[in-house]
Amino acid sequence: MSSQPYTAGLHQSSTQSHRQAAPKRPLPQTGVNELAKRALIGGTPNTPNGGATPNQANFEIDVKQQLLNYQKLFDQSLYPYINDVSAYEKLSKIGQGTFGEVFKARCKTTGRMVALKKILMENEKEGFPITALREVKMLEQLKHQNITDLIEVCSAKSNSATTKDRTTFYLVFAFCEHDLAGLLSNPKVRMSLVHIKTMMKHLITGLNKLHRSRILHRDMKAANVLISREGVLKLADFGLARPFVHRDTSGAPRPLYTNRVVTLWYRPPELLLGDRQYSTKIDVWGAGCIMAEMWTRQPIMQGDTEQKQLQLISALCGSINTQVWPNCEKMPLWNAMSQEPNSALPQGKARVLKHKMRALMKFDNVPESKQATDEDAMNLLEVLLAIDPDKRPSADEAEDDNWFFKEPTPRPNVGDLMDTIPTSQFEYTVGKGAHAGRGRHHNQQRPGHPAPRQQVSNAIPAGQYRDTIF
Ligand SMILES: Nc1ncnc2c1ncn2[C@@H]1O[C@H](COP(=O)(O)OP(=O)(O)OP(=O)(O)O)[C@@H](O)[C@H]1O
Repeated sequence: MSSQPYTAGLHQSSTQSHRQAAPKRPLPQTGVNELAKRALIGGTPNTPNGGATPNQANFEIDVKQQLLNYQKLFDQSLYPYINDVSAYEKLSKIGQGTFGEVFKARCKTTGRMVALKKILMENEKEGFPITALREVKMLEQLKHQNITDLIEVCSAKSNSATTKDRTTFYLVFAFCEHDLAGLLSNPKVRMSLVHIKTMMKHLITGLNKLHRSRILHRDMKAANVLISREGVLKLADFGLARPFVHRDTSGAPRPLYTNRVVTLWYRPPELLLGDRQYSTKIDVWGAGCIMAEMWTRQPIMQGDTEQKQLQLISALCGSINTQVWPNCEKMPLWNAMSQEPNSALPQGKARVLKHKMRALMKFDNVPESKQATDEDAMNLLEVLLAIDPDKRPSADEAEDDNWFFKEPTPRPNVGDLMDTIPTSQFEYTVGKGAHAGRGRHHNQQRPGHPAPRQQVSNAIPAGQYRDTIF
């Protein structure tokens, strides 16, 4: 593989005009009016002490009192500008995320199907959780057809004895019938090359929008990719997302980010080596893992510890060393990882990604004997999964890759594929863990949330991983 930054797959006459411009949409009818948003998102509590600088000695008591007042205010409020969740009829529970329940529901007035994501009020005294605020604020900026559509935030008063008069909040999303991990694990779902290319185009376009908006997703995986009934792919789950500072904005020191992000199987080498100044390229690695999974139909590298994950990466993508990644030795965990008795960084491993994928990434719609490998697809995958983050294309570059301009070209949607799947994936997988468990290795920590138990051990529950490269 070339040691140059990514350019190879760039479409020769690559210009903006080649791209399908994202359709200009009128501002959505969110139902959350500006005042309510300010009350919920930008507002400060109107406490008796509001604005006063607390005396140093009483600072803590003051803060506690203010938080209690804030909570009281929250609990007493009726949120006149925020719809009550009773505007929706709950139909079924479709997800038990690590961070709250998700329900399928129908809008009582419009009949529109939605997903209601209950916001876990982990520390109720602090009111609306900061992580949820962050998610709402980012999703407001990210109106795009390939990103999950936040319709509004709803509230509900609790009636249970223990939580009486507590307000619960829900994020209301446009409902998507399927998630990619579910589709890939269903052998009845037959995807052609054009389906895969169309979905990858949507995924990269959504990621490009995200990165142009200066947001890192930080949890790219097939389970967080939703597909609507109309066959349009949407990036979802912004619970771990965060805004980022561009590297070259000023001479200011680059901020340090949380390292423990991205589900282990989709985690790139720089994160596994402890990098805290990572870039958008962490999401690009995830896009590469998802692209390969379109053909392998299961996550391509299923390690159960960081060390094992690094070993699996080396076995598939070749040894990690300064020849392929000049700065790798400067990574915080380089020494620790290479000094492991059974080294997490084995040397002398050849890159076999193309070799492994060659037999799978074939053109279709021709007799089997005449099927050739789609070299352009392989070339794109090869760079998305470059060991050196600087050699991975940006989402913008990847969107202009040759592959997307060669026959069969991507279509506006994969509606025809959706027509072959009669019921919503969620309806037969919820509760069984197929949709909820696959690839969902949450050993990352959400900012502001205490680490759930499995995050500490790094263990994937028995039976959920195979120690394999696809
Ligand atoms: N728009 C949607 N349409 C249909 N289902 C959805 C939608 N959004 C979320 N879900 C379902 O709810 C699940 C959890 O949602 P989400 O991933 O946003 O929350 P989370 O708490 O971060 O969950 P997880 O721990 O599974 O990542 C999803 O995996 C999916 O099954």
